[in-house]
Order: sequence, then structure tokens, then C-alpha cells
Amino acid sequence: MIPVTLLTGFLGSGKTTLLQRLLTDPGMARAAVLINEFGEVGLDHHLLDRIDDNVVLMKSGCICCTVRGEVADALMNLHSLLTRGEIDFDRVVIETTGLADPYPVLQTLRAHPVLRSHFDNGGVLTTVDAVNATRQVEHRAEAVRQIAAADRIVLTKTDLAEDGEIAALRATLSRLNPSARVLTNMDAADAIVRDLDPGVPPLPEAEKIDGHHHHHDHDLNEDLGVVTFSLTVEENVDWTDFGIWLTLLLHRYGDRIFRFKGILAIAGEERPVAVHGVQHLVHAPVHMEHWPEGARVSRMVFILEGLDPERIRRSFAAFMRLKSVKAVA
Ligand SMILES: Nc1nc2c(ncn2[C@@H]2O[C@H](COP(=O)(O)OP(=O)(O)OP(=O)(O)O)[C@@H](O)[C@H]2O)c(=O)[nH]1
Repeated sequence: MIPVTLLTGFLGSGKTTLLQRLLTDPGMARAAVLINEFGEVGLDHHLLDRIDDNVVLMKSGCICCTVRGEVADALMNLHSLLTRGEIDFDRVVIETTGLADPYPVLQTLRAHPVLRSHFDNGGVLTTVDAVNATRQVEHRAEAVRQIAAADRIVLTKTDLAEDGEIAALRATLSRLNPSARVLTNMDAADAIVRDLDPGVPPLPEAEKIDGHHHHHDHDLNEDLGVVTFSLTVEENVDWTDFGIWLTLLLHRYGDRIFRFKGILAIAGEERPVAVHGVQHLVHAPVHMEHWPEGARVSRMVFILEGLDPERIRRSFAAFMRLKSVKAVA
């Protein structure tokens, strides 16, 4: 399986600049790059030094309508070139336009009948502009979605921001997506590349979750805004029931669930099982070796938009017939 890393981030947040730097790392020597740009004529590829057969430019008028098809076609092309021995690559990086929601691309990778057997989720890397992100997060839903979907965040333009601004932004990021690892443009390319594949998603430490974060988003015009919250359960969870509950939940509210991650104590399983997903998409569950912090307690984290966390807590407790479900504040 070939990992596909999604490089996303708001307009002008430094995706191309970062990509250019990452491509100098030996770990990226055999990366194929897809660039998906908004607008008639792509420019970004001119900015990348390494223009060769492995860099494919996708032009996309309206990202929402065409991204799935374009990405799928481009990956299919890459794969047939690979099997014919015309090019060689061991990973793919897709740079999306600054206005893209990463979710459709993740979903394409997962659901496409052919792609799903060749390509794997290689993680979402989101660039966050230390100078402008605070404002973007307040006004633009895409910016929040990109941060929520991230496995790794790279803070860019930290050289232009005050220490206080950076600290405040880090606090905002850890509320919006407590489990994303945050690096900066000051980190060496190899440190960022080494860290690309998400593997088992790290869950936030309990103390990092600070309950309900209310964030007003003018575009969404939802009273509740974006809320991050977590649930803990002491009793074992029945895997089949959980699957049904999660399917029903995502079917009904997937659009409003930017991200969820969980470590579950499954009845009949010694080891913890990690689950995670983005909107309607659930990644394959992973068996972990150890319980983080030693305790066998199920924990789930949700990043919601316009959805009352209490509704999720109640539905989970009722459907699963569990008594010990707590929302962590
Ligand atoms: N000072 C400074 N400037 C940066 C940094 N990263 C990016 N820039 C500048 O910010 C501008 C936008 O960077 P790009 O890499 O083109 O951003 P992008 O996210 O690819 O932009 P779009 O594709 O238009 O969304 C360029 O002028 C970069 O030189 C950084 O870490 N520090």
C-alpha cells in the first residue's frame, strides 16, 4: 500500500513553501506530488523546484464538485504509470487548494473501488499561518475543517509573529484539535517528514482537553459553533453495538462531526482498540499494544460543529446501555 499524505491549509498559509522544503529531504526522494489548485491556471508548480514526471497538476474550477473525480483520476494515472514501470514512487503527497475541505479527498481514497486497494491514508498535514490563522479560524469554516482533520500541524510564518500570538494560537489549536501534533516552520524538514504517517493516532492527554470550547463562526451561523469534547466510559464496550451506534451517529450527524478519535476497552479484548475518522469516514480500527496512562478506560474525543455534545453523550449511554459515561470537562 502506498501512503497518500494530504497537505492542506488555508490560502497563502505556506503549503507550497513547506512542500518545496520537504521535497529536499531524502525521505521524500521518491514522492509523487499532486497539486490541486483553485482557478484556471495553476501557478504553484512553477514554484516547486522539482518539476519532473512525478509532479502532476490538477486544475479544478470548483473544488467541491470536481475534487473527488480529479484526485481519483490523477491517482489512477499515477498507479498505472507505476505498474507499467514508467515512474517510480513510494508515497504520494496531494497539495489541496487553500479553500478545500480535506474530507472529500480522504473519502475518495477510502471508498474508491480501485484506489482503496493500492493507496492508504498517509495522514493529513495542515499548515497554519501564525500571523493570520486566528482571524481565519473565526471567519472561515474551511480553516477550522482543515485544522480539525489534521494529524500534524505545521505552524508557518512563526518568524513574523510575536511569541504571545504564537502561544495564543497554539492554545486555539489544542482546543480545536487536541490530538494533532504541532510542529513549526523552524523544525527541520526531516523531523516533519519522519512524522508524516499517522499510524495510531495519538489521543490527547486528559488534562489537555478543556471541556467545551465555544467558537463563533460567522460563516456557519450556528449558535453552537465548534465544540471539542470528550467522553470517558469505565465499563467495557460491546464492539458490535459500538459499530452500529457510530454508523447511525455518522449517518445522521456526519456533516457536523469534523473529527473523532477514541481508544476503546472492548469486551473480550485485552488490548485497547483505537478508532478514528473524519466526518462520515471511519478509518480501520487499530489494536494498540498498551493502555495509555495504564488505565483501562475508554475515551473518545469529538470535534463538533453546531451539535450539542450532551446529545452525543446521551445517545451513546442509552444505545450502549452504559452507566458510567461521562463528559470530561
Ligand atoms: N516569512 C515567512 N514567509 C512564508 C513562510 N511560509 C510561506 N511564506 C510566504 O507566504 C506566501 C504564501 O506561501 P505559499 O507557500 O505560496 O502558500 P500556499 O499555502 O501554497 O498558498 P496558496 O496555494 O495560494 O493557498 C509566500 O510569499 C511565501 O514566501 C514562512 O514560514 N515565513
